[in-house]
Amino acid sequence: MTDTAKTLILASGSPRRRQLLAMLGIPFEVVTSHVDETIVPGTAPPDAVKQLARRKADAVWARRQTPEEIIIAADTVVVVDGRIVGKPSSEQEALQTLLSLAGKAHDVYTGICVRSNEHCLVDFAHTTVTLRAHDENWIRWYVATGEPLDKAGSYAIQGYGSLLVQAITGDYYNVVGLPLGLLDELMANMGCPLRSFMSEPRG
Ligand SMILES: Cc1cn([C@H]2C[C@H](O)[C@@H](COP(=O)(O)OP(=O)(O)OP(=O)(O)O)O2)c(=O)[nH]c1=O
Repeated sequence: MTDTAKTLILASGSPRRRQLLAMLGIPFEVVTSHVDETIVPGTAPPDAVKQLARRKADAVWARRQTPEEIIIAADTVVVVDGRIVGKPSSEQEALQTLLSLAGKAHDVYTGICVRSNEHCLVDFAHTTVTLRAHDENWIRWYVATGEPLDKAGSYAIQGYGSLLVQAITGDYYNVVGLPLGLLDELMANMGCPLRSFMSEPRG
């Protein structure tokens, strides 16, 4: 039951978001936003991720080809000790971030914005992740794999970073960068749940 009238656009350069949406077998196009991800200091994390998701969606919406497009954008941050941590700018910063996360709980927030001609819905998901107390040698090895470098909080729960995880409360897909259940809820509120884009049920 494909909704042929609408085209889904994922406003993201993140390979993880692409993989998660592709996992559902939904047809979509990718248009990257390239927005400035600076946030006013002191912004609360839920507001920060919602603002950034909206900024990404707006940038791609401004370049839309037809009024039938639905734009999906997201932004993920890690919050530790009250500090918002995005993607590291260097191996040194990744090392420092991972040392600050080791052996304790932190919060992961993803904001989602869904825009169509008629609607603009924004919401966020929150997950708490507790990391194991790996020592500095392990963390240095992990940074040297290169995996942390384009990830918020300098780890990938879906990769080697899985070895860091002790506990998780909340949506796993939120940590990977796209909370699919929340996305479906927003799409349903717009009258086009994700299943309306699926061509046929899979076994
Ligand atoms: C915490 C965590 C983050 N991430 C990733 C998801 C996002 O790609 C990235 C957070 O950075 P974002 O700025 O949210 O996204 P992005 O710059 O990669 O892509 P775009 O702005 O074009 O949408 O961190 C993981 O892949 N695994 C994890 O465990």
